[in-house]
Amino acid sequence: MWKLARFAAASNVARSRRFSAAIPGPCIVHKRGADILHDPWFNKDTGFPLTERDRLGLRGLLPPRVISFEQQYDRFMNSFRSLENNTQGQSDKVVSLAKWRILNRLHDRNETLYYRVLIDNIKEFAPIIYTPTVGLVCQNYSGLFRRPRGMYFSAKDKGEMMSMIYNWPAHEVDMIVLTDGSRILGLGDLGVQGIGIPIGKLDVYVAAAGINPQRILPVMLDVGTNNQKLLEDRLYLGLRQPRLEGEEYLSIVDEFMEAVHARWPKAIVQFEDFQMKWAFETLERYQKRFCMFNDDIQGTAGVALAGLLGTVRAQGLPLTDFVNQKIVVVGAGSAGLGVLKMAIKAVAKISGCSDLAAKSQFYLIDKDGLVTTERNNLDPAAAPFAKNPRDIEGLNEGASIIEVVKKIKPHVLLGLSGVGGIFNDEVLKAMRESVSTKPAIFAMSNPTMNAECTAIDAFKHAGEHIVFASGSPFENVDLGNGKVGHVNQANNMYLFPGIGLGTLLSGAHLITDGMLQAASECLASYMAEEDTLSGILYPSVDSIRDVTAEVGAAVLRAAVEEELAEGHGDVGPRELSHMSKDETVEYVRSNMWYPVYSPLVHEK
Ligand SMILES: NC(=O)c1ccc[n+]([C@@H]2O[C@H](COP(=O)([O-])OP(=O)(O)OC[C@H]3O[C@@H](n4cnc5c(N)ncnc54)[C@H](O)[C@@H]3O)[C@@H](O)[C@H]2O)c1
Ligand SMILES: O=C(O)C[C@H](O)C(=O)O
Ligand SMILES: [Mg+2]
Repeated sequence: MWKLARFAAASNVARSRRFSAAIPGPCIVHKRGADILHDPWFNKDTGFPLTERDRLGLRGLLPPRVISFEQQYDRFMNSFRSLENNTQGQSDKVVSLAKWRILNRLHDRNETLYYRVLIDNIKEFAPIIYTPTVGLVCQNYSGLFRRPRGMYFSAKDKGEMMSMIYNWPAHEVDMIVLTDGSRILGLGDLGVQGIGIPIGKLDVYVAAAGINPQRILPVMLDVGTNNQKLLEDRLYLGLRQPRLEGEEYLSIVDEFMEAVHARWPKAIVQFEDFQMKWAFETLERYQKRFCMFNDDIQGTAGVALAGLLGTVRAQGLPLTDFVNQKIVVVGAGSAGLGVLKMAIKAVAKISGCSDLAAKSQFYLIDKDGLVTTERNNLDPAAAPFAKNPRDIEGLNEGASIIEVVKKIKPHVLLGLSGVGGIFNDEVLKAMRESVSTKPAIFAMSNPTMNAECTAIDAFKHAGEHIVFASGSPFENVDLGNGKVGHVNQANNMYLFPGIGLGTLLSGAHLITDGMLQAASECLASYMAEEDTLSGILYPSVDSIRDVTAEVGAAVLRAAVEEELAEGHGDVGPRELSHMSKDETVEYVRSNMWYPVYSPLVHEK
């Protein structure tokens, strides 16, 4: 029974076939006439068939000719290509924003067409709707603002959220991405302008996981900003006050979480781009109460761990050799500490030793250098990873990146610092002395200008045999003589869509470490041996739906194993538990929404 898809699902089918897919089921609409044309969820522009125009009171509101979905698609792509031609020679910023605008206008007008072009061209469009361009959009959001998207809850709404949540027009919401704008990528506090991140992440949810766009909700919690420039900007659209702190802050987040839970008890809330102290505090506070996770801590950790295991395979070594890898992590924030915690757990699991013993191969560096127990005012969150000076002969508290790399000769140098260029020529050259046959450099900070180094510099200075990964996309590097330096994108986008979809379909009311670990292990084993040996650790963004189906199934199965699965829709926990691995993947895949024009049926 569960094999019957609710929506037409198609993955790698030729495009021409996609447009002539089986007739989709009807979609109920409670509006008529011009209201439908102005609602991007239902609007088909000139694509409304004449019979539907009659049924919905649209006759005369559109030019008479009916244009097919395929023609509309081609017309949009042609406009996009002309924009590319017309902006040649202009600055990257101008071109990127122009591309974002044309996509955003389509998003505002016709979601079905928007998501179709996004899904079919995800590799090309991800850098526009997601990192790096989304960072630029957030920086300029107040000026770019035309139409609202998502919901805004501000410090001024205290006491009102339980009723405000009912202002959202959709009856059902599956997936919420929430930010307070306090640490947007590596760009710092952008206040209300950070709403661009939940919007971009949810676009990835639709594209990668096929979450129905009528059931997503981007949310901004505006508790003020400490960004002086924004506070002084006349056009700034957020609260012009310093950020709330302490209990005042937490009471706002509590109220929001309770309001969401009251209206949509099954909705999953992804916390995104919160400054470190609140990222950890809110995760601790809510993870056993609500169905939520923190993507920067937990999603990033899973993606990084998959990459670290990939670097072991890239050296032609068995995974058990992970316990011998020396790994330097630069950045002791929510992302860096999340990665360390998960990687140490993996070492402990593989070697059968304690977490304490598993720590010895990891080195943590923050803005004040190597973190040791001798640090004054050692951050409690970083304390478990601080080195005992006895164990780091030849290195002192606060040692610089270059000192650590020269001394340790690590297998992996991984950056989550948010500081562009700190893996400078000297650091990269020092990685030539790595004890690994394929030293790995992960410059994971976003957006592009905040990456710890560029791909070109990494291959130029650290050597052609390295494995390279970055958080934002870079082009593969031409090494001459027909050789190519492969660029991996180590971004949490490979995991969060599957974590969300797998959890949703499992019906679990919590997201556990076991479910997250299953997601990471699934990604780690996704690539074939010959790919990892040539330095390809992650799949192409083109196959993100396939990756998400596998990751989602792994998460779902972990929820079943932990007896947390309560089922979803008509599919109960018993049916879930009887599905084989392949059947689970197929079940997840068949529940992905795919954009086609459904016949609209009006109901009062
Ligand atoms: N690729 C991904 O999937 C991914 C996921 C999450 C975060 N990130 C990126 O990671 C970066 C950090 O995110 P976060 O949430 O951990 O931020 P954060 O603000 O919590 O932490 C930043 C850390 O970097 C350290 N740091 C600052 N300057 C430094 C320097 N000069 N040398 C060494 N360390 C320095 C700080 O001390 C702090 O420990 C951001 O750029 C973000 O975009 C990438
Ligand atoms: O947003 C991204 O591209 C990844 C990550 O969540 C980040 O904060 O940088
Ligand atoms: Mg993030």
